[in-house]
Amino acid sequence: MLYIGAGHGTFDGAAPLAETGVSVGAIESSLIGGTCPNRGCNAKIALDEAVKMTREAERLGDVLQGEIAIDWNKNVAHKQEIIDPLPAGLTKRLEDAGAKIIKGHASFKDEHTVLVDGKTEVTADKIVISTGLKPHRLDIPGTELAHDSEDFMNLKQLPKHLTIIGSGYIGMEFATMASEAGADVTVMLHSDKVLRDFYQPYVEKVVADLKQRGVKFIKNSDVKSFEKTDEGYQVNYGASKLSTDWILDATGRIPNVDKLGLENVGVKYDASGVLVNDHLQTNVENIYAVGDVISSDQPKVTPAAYFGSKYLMKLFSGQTSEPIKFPVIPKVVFTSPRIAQAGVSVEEAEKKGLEISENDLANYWYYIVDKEPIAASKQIHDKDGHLVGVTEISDQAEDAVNALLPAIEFKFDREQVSRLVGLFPTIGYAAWHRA
Ligand SMILES: Cc1cc2nc3c(=O)[nH]c(=O)nc-3n(C[C@H](O)[C@H](O)[C@H](O)COP(=O)(O)OP(=O)(O)OC[C@H]3O[C@@H](n4cnc5c(N)ncnc54)[C@H](O)[C@@H]3O)c2cc1C
Ligand SMILES: NC(=O)c1ccc[n+]([C@@H]2O[C@H](COP(=O)([O-])OP(=O)(O)OC[C@H]3O[C@@H](n4cnc5c(N)ncnc54)[C@H](O)[C@@H]3O)[C@@H](O)[C@H]2O)c1
Repeated sequence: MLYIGAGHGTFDGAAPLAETGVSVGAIESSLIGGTCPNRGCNAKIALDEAVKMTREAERLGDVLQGEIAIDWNKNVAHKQEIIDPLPAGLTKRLEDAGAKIIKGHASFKDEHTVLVDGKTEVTADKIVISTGLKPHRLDIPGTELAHDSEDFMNLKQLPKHLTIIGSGYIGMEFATMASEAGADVTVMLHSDKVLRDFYQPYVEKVVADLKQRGVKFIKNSDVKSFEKTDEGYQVNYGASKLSTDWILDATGRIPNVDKLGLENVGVKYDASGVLVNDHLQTNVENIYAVGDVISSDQPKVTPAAYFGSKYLMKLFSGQTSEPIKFPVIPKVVFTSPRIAQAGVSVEEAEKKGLEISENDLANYWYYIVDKEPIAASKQIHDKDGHLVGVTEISDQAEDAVNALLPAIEFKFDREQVSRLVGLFPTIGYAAWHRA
């Protein structure tokens, strides 16, 4: 079994697969572990820790004495200390399991042969495309003057003024971090919607809070070009211009399918990724695809890559021949407060006429402990009383939604939920209490 790429789509399943005795190889052109540990989730959450602390300190007011502020340079050093050991740890995990790691860029020569760096041939019965996404770059004059999320997380010095193009996950998480660390931030929207995949009344609360903290939002910005100036940079948009010190292009991520030689084997793909069937198999029988690179209606997040990788492990080791059935894949945007969601969304529930219960959590005693001003959730039940969805906005929304996942995935009814009594006092208890 040969995997191309060594991110979550690969290592979560490849290591246990190798342990079953199957011969496993993985070709990786960059850091083992891929995006999530090295330049995505783990890196971002390490930087965010200080943001979470300053926000909590702000809320607790004079309970805490002394000024608390983020030292950006030290925060980046902290992040680096956390993530530096990850590639070696994951390499060891794969190699200890018996997998072989090959460093280099892979491209298909034929259905069973991959060329590493255009030279060395590696052959395999089955090949898995697990190459993830790469940053989309605006096709406008001066695009090379903008940076991506990885560049931002490696900045030794925080720019005085930061312009972020795009208001999706990266745009909003990075606007939160940069603003809290002291940068003057402008977010330029493509349309008039921020975080279009999340419940808009909650998104509006996050935006209102950021605005109050000085973050500027420019709707329907129609960004036309970037220019270098004597003082820094200029963003030309609509009929206006904006001076800035640094530009983050956060306009999305696109499938890593170019320079992969897919044309040599005829694997089909579209703008959102490699086309696969319900066994994660491409149109070429022995070639599979997994993780962010697949065209799928699942969110392009680590839990989906992890589950796909585990599924392929079971398929390739003969533990299943069933089609993949994704569980409820939760999603969260790590703004402050966060918005987390799992199962049926509020919008879907409204359309289907399901029961939606609303909780004003800012008045719930556990959220009062750390004085959260913005905290609310909506829980959705089907007509038989099963919890089928939850959306929460709060500083602990990810933990509240995680706590409720089993009920949503396994369709617990109210009687079953009533038997789940969590540790007290915790956010999990608070979430179950209302389920
Ligand atoms: C800034 C940022 C923050 C994120 N935060 C979160 C978060 O908080 N929570 C969450 O769930 N998700 C988050 N994500 C998404 C998450 O990182 C991805 O869903 C996850 O990494 C997908 O794993 P993957 O294995 O499919 O792809 P990747 O991790 O991208 O791995 C693909 C690998 O393939 C390699 N590769 C590509 N082409 C070739 C080739 N031709 N030859 C050899 N190797 C190749 C790449 O170098 C890469 O290492 C974040 C993403 C970003 C960018
Ligand atoms: N917490 C998380 O799970 C997390 C965090 C970060 C990233 N990610 C993943 O990383 C990927 C990329 O994130 P992202 O934020 O770059 O993508 P995204 O798709 O979430 O957001 C892209 C944004 O760019 C905007 N845009 C597109 N073209 C534009 C233009 N010409 N001008 C202005 N705005 C424009 C879009 O309207 C959208 O708001 C996603 O797949 C996401 O799942 C996940």
